[in-house]
Amino acid sequence: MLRTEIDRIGVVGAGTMGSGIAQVGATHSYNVVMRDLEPELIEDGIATVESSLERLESREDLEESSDRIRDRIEGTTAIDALADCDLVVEAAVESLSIKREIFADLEGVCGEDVLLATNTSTLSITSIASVLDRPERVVGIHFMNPVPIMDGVEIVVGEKTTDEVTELAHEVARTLGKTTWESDDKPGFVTNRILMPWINEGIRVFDEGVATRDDIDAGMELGTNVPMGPLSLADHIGLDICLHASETLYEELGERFKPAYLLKRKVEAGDLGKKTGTGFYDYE
Ligand SMILES: NC(=O)c1ccc[n+]([C@@H]2O[C@H](COP(=O)([O-])OP(=O)(O)OC[C@H]3O[C@@H](n4cnc5c(N)ncnc54)[C@H](O)[C@@H]3O)[C@@H](O)[C@H]2O)c1
Repeated sequence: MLRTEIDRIGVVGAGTMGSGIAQVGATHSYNVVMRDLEPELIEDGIATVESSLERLESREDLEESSDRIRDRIEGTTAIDALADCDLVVEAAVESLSIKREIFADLEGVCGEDVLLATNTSTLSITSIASVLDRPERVVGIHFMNPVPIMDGVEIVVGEKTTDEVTELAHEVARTLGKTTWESDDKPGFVTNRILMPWINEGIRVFDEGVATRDDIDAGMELGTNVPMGPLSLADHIGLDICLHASETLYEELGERFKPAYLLKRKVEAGDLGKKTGTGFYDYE
């Protein structure tokens, strides 16, 4: 039987996504236990949550005080602290070996009836779950960045994931105020499978001099009604993240997913987009 009464959510990883998931969980009245490897990483994650909540509070976008929401989040470096959680979402680094180790640890620590989710962008749910005795309770709950702002969540169904687990994943995401869609466990799922070639083509179009950077983004924004063109979106996501996702798709699906040469060169130069101050655009 799957545990469907959820009060305490475990989050593995206190980085960009983990801290966002913790914030959204606490905002929707869940108690959250957020685990990372070092106390400083937890402190950084909590600081990110605090400043985001304060911003929302100043805009009167919160239904309770930011302090009260923040107090529902407990930070820890101990995997055992996840033992009381009713559901766990893993949002650690995008590495199959690390995720497999984390899920093996979670299987040892969490109750047998607890749903275990991964926030992976491109890795196979089935491969991650393959190291477990009970892979049927593993599902993808793929939040979008920034988690507190983005309305959508992709639910990814592994080869062994049961219908009950999939349904609970949709339901929990909905209680977090999100709208869900579902994807089979095929490389890149729906979003990254379509998004990454689009971004790479935008970069190739720029590299080949078809149009200027601004005209490529304007063309796509005004011509297809997307909120951000491919070059500004790549900068926003992080060029290293785009490259990593594109390489996984290329390995799995072949030539048509080959990363753009200029994407690789910019990552090698350390120009990763907004987070480093330079990508296709310069940032203050
Ligand atoms: N950033 C995005 O735009 C985005 C969007 C959707 C999904 N994702 C996915 O979410 C996951 C996390 O991405 P991120 O951008 O938050 O990465 P990040 O680098 O910001 O954070 C990852 C965190 O995981 C921690 N970590 C590593 N091993 C750990 C372990 N064994 N136990 C606990 N914590 C551990 C790291 O110390 C780090 O703090 C990845 O799988 C990524 O593909 C990212």
